[in-house]
Amino acid sequence: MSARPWIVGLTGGIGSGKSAASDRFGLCGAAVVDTDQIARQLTAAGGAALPAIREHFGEALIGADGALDRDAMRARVFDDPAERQRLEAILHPMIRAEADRQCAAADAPYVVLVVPLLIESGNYRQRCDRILVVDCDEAVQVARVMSRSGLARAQVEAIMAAQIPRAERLAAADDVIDNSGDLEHLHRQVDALHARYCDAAAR
Ligand SMILES: CC(C)(COP(=O)(O)OP(=O)(O)OC[C@H]1O[C@@H](n2cnc3c(N)ncnc32)[C@H](O)[C@@H]1O)[C@@H](O)C(=O)NCCC(=O)NCCS
Ligand SMILES: Nc1ncnc2c1ncn2[C@@H]1O[C@H](COP(=O)(O)OP(=O)(O)OP(=O)(O)O)[C@@H](O)[C@H]1O
Repeated sequence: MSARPWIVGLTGGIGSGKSAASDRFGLCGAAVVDTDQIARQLTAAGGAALPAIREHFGEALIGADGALDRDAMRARVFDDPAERQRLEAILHPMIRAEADRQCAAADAPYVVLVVPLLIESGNYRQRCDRILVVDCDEAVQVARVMSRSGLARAQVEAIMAAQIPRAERLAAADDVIDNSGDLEHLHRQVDALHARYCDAAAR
């Protein structure tokens, strides 16, 4: 265990394949810290972020099961930047604290820190030894998200509009995974990067 692990920041637009890539890094033996998963834990029934969300957004955003109503919140924040900032102001400091805790507790050659807004927020960049972008055509992103979640095209496009443009994300990358092919193509790229990252982390 190390208090200052070697960290790869993994990012990409919605549906680009961050989870598919980080699952493979996990299988290879990296520790995976996923800020989307942390956000879900914070907003599950009994989650630490719910009191502040209830206070700022009202009871209507909490479902009958006591968890955040994700459909209602998605509709609210991706149509309204000010509302999105209010939600982020509640969640991002809590996500960051838990991500730091998990990184420090990691027991692996290195950590893959999955952050959808890695480039946008600037909060995590200085913690990362390397920035890895998972990339594919925007049309492929939209199609994959629609078929995974049943969201309408306009909803996916509204989320993409809240994210940095593809070219700017790619310009910030040290490494890029091209996820426009099949999963085997993705896995081969992850396996090659894993070998490089193990070497770099051991130096
Ligand atoms: C609005 C919420 C409830 C919608 O939930 P939903 O289940 O539809 O999405 P999920 O959490 O699985 O996120 C899926 C993807 O949406 C995109 N996304 C999520 N939050 C944001 C955001 N604030 N800005 C831009 N894109 C975002 C990312 O690509 C993410 O990978 C949820 O996304 C949320 O709580 N967002 C705020 C927290 C946040 O900023 N998370 C990003 C990780 S730091
Ligand atoms: N190379 C691929 N070939 C086919 N399907 C893929 C490929 N990569 C990912 N997918 C599928 O596309 C969808 C989006 O992938 P994934 O969930 O990994 O993306 P993500 O970037 O984590 O998404 P989000 O931004 O919503 O968290 C999933 O249903 C996944 O199974």
